[in-house]
Amino acid sequence: MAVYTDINEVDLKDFLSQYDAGELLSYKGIAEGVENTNFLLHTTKDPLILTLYEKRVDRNDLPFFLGLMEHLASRGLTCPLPLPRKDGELLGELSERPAALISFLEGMWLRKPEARHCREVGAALAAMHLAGADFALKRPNALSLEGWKVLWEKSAARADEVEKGLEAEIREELDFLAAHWPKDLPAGVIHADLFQDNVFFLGDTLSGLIDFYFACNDLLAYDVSICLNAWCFEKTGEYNATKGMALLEGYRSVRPLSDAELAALPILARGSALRFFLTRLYDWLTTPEGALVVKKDPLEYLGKLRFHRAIVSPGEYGIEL
Ligand SMILES: Nc1ncnc2c1ncn2[C@@H]1O[C@H](COP(=O)(O)OP(=O)(O)O)[C@@H](O)[C@H]1O
Ligand SMILES: N[C@@H](CCOP(=O)(O)O)C(=O)O
Repeated sequence: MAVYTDINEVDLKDFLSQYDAGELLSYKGIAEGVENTNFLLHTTKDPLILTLYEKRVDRNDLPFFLGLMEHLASRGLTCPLPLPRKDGELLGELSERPAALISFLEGMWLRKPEARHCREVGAALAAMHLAGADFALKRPNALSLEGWKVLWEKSAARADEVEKGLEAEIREELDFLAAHWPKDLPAGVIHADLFQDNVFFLGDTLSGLIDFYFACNDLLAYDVSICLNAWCFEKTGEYNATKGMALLEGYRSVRPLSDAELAALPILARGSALRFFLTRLYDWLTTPEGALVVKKDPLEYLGKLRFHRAIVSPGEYGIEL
């Protein structure tokens, strides 16, 4: 459960009075999510999501995230739209946390997506990449090679508690990725966390993307690799090439992938698997028992990393080369 910060109706009404959001009818905490505290608000106007930004979000990044949502929505992408305050600011403060109101998006996220859903996700990711091309603000990816090293140094000493031999394996992996990471591929604004819980569907139709709080500037094909990892493996750990093919076809139907991007997919997928392995490992080792958040399994991503390490040709992802 991710409600890290509590609020009360008196402070909330005061906060809402700074917006043209109607009168508060009710609010409730949202259990899902990992990073921030979210509440669903019902008012005399439209329903809204109230997000309180927690300690892992740098306040200086908030104009990028909120500005990006505004920008993408203005380019026709369905994503939450931040509601400006009466003074025009997108960001306020509640319970001593930076806070924003964003529009409520209808839909649900899929626990058991099929290949046709993966196709839609691929197409939506490519549409986001195109829509973000002229976004003026920049945010380097804090969770790329340098950030991975920093995270790893915080967990390395205890890694073998999770699996014997892990310390040496991950050290070698980091060295390999640092030596071979691609540099000259097309870059732009990426979502960087487009997992199932961040994509809403109404029936079988994709209805919108949420949670832009890891968005940044990085290689576009790296974002594709994040989606391959998040959407195209079965719970048993096997890669599903039919889903992979569908996701990549969906993407390429909107934005073609160059030969160089396709050739780089195995290494990018190793990097993105490592990225989620490292954040999960850190949380696994540091989140106190009883904390109101569901810890995600780092070993799921270790398995994916090992799968990509064994890939000989990107054709194995289900791509028609
Ligand atoms: N704009 C929105 N519309 C509808 N539901 C939302 C919206 N934003 C967040 N949610 C709900 O809140 C949950 C957590 O949001 P998310 O942004 O993923 O949090 P976190 O950044 O903490 O992971 C989502 O799974 C969804 O149920
Ligand atoms: N998607 C990440 C964790 C971040 O969670 P989210 O709720 O912000 O999508 C993972 O699975 O490790």
